[in-house]
Amino acid sequence: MASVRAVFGRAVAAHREAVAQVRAAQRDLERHAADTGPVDTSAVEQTRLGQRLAAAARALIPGWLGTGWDAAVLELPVGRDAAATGPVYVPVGSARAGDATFPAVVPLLGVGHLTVDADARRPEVAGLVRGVLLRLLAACPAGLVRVRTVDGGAVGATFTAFRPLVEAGVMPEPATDRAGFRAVLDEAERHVRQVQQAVSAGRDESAVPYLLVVVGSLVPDAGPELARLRALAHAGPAARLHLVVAGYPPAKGFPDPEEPLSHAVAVRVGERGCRLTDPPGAAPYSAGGLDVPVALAAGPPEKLVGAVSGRLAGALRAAGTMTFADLMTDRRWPDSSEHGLHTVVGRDGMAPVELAFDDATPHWLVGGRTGSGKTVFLLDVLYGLAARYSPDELAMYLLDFKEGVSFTEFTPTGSDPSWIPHARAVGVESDREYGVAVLAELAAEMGRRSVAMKRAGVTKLADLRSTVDIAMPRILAVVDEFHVLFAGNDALARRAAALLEELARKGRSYGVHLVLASQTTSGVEALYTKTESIFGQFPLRIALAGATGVLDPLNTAADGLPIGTAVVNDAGGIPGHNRLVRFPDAHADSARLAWLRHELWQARIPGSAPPSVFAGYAEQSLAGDPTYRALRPRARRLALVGRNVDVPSSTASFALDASPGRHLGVLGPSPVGADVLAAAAAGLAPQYEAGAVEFVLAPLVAAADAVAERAAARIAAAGHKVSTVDALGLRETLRRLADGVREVRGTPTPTYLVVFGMDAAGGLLGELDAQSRTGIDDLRVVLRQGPARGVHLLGWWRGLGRFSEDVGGSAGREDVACLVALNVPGSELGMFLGMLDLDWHPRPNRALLVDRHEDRVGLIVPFTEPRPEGE
Ligand SMILES: Nc1ncnc2c1ncn2[C@@H]1O[C@H](COP(=O)(O)OP(=O)(O)OP(=O)(O)O)[C@@H](O)[C@H]1O
Repeated sequence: MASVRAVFGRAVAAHREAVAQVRAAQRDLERHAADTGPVDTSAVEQTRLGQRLAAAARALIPGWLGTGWDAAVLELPVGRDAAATGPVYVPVGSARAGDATFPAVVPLLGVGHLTVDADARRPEVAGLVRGVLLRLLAACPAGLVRVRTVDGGAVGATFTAFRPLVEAGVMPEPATDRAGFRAVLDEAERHVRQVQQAVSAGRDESAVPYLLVVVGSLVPDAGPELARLRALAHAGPAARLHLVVAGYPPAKGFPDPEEPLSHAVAVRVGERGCRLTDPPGAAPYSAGGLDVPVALAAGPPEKLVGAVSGRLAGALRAAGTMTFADLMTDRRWPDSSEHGLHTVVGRDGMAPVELAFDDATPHWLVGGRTGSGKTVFLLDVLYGLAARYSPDELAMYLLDFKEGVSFTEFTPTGSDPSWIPHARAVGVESDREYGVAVLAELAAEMGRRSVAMKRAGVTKLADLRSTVDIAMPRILAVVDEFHVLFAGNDALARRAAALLEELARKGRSYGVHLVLASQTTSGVEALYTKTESIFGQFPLRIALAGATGVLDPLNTAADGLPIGTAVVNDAGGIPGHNRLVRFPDAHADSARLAWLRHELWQARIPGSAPPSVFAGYAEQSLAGDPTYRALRPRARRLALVGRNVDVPSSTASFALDASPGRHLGVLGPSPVGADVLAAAAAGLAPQYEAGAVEFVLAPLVAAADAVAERAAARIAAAGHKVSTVDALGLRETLRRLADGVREVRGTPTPTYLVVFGMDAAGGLLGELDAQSRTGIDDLRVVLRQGPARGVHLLGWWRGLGRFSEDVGGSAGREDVACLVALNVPGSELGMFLGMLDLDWHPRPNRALLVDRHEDRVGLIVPFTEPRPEGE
């Protein structure tokens, strides 16, 4: 195309020469006014010059750019006559030199704008506008130009023939009123900013499609908008924005009507032909515009425009079928996240749509009914980002609250050891508590970042990263079905709302970005009602099929959306700011997905850890616990009871030290109680040197027999003495231990008394013995004095009432300070513990851990034992 520019330059020079010659000829004519003889020489020369101009101009407008409007035009191939780097010229009419006619061409894409001082209500101007638009659409490769049209004076009629392109989603309906015009200007301004940012970040701006705004006629009352139009004209060519404005300057009733648009060739329509001002740049037509009148070119017949638009729409639809590969980059991890995160999410018409997490759109809100492709859209975004930014630039926290497998592919699985190295924590079928733990972790990270920023004297991540050599990735937290966080309207919901609010408000500065997704209106409404003040922090709205509540109630753009499409709105969902985006089905290309995941995994920093994974449905066992597997003899012994519902899924344990009351009580009728107790006992065994501790197991209920037997075997394998007793044996053991701790009969060996179904011995322990002591008396001695002598009780009570009686009611509740509550109603437990605000709703595979001494209450996944077949 550079050679075309050179050709144009030569053509202009030739034109100037022609004009000079015409003037010289005119002077000759005047000087020899009396001479009636013909001036053949100059006429021939003019014709020759005209012919040269015609040849030069035609070279600038190959194929569709210069074609006539006969039926043969339909045979021309589309998308071949213009390049992404410009310049692209279009003819506006023809001029004469001598007997020759030559096209008057103006540079548009890559160079400047075009204005016509009459609007498209005049048929010849409408023809010009339609012709220019059709030429550019047909000449440019698919996706190179995005078009927005305005036609206030003719209610869009100027562009009616382009209807097939509107229906194909390639260009929206023309804006016909002031609000619509403003929305077009908003979009153009965003486009300019986006390109300016790309340029300042050193990215190749020619990858961004041109935005072409074509105004057939201005909207009435567009006074203040004209100043914006002029500013856009000024900034446009450097930012791939070009304007074709008919009816500019407006005749009257507008402020500063005469001020021309910068970088524009202005066409002045007159009685005897039109006049053109000089094009922008270094090659003017002459000293003051094109010196010869131009006859405006006839426009393409409406039928032809319709036929070509239909053909273009069909081709664009076919070529526009996106695959996952279209979202990827040629190279792995090319980008820096210093100023934000960008990724291509799909296409608007043929143009790739890039969305960002940056100062303008720090957080996104995504909605769509179930099955709308929400998961697929999120995967497109996450993989797109993971391919562009290294784990040093981007960290991901992925939370899903629904049943399903949305984010499992980011984690290692039994069949595939790879993971996405950006993923730090992944929650699948998460509990609300896990969600809150992740949000709290992110809030804590913001706190750490704020300290670093204060120290460096800056207020934004970008400034910190540009001043200090520090690895501080942007963090993206995706919360799918986030409304679950608010279910319950309880303390947890309030905490979730407060954390989300904090993250949304401050995240922009600290490089923490949120994507909240929901399939229900109520989900989105919950965010309004819970945290109304943060909604403004989510300017970017993405509405998929069936989305409600994501866009403004007056914005119906997402009604009837097909699967695979989304309305993207970066103005908080208000009408007039929509972009229709088609996104690919990541799952349809599972081989490429798997390949990408492996490639990213291979490229991870050696030794980097896989994400911590919380799978809500997964059971946890002692044997699979990393803390248990690493246990060695140690002084500070821990009873391991499960995994905390926290970000690292840490091991849930109690320190069994020498303080009174350091005993474990497992409460509730669930047979999981036996498992928890067995795990606690077996987990203590490796913490002692072989033979240094004794275990007495009392399986008093049938449900515990097999479990106790396996625990005994594990303890014995660790080299410790282990015995199994019945209820009578338990009574005897309690007497022995009570005597021992009272030093009635010497110091006892450290002993764990493990009672499965303590309540089953209730009657027996209540009986008086020969020394007028009951088993309960001995039990209480052991509870209070045992720990100092290395004696601890691990007990499972199936009923809270019996437990309460055994420890002596609320007076003795500190005597068994370590509790694991299973299916015990929260209200009863709260009453017993004197914690009236206790929030516990029993559910399968969960337990509540309470440490009275450490003031610790938390949700855990209790250890269960995989049951051998048939048990
Ligand atoms: N861009 C697309 N093109 C074609 N099919 C798609 C596209 N996106 C999603 N689908 C298909 O739509 C179906 C639903 O997708 P997806 O699982 O992402 O929906 P969802 O909204 O997350 O649903 P749910 O909330 O029930 O999990 C899938 O079968 C998927 O293959």
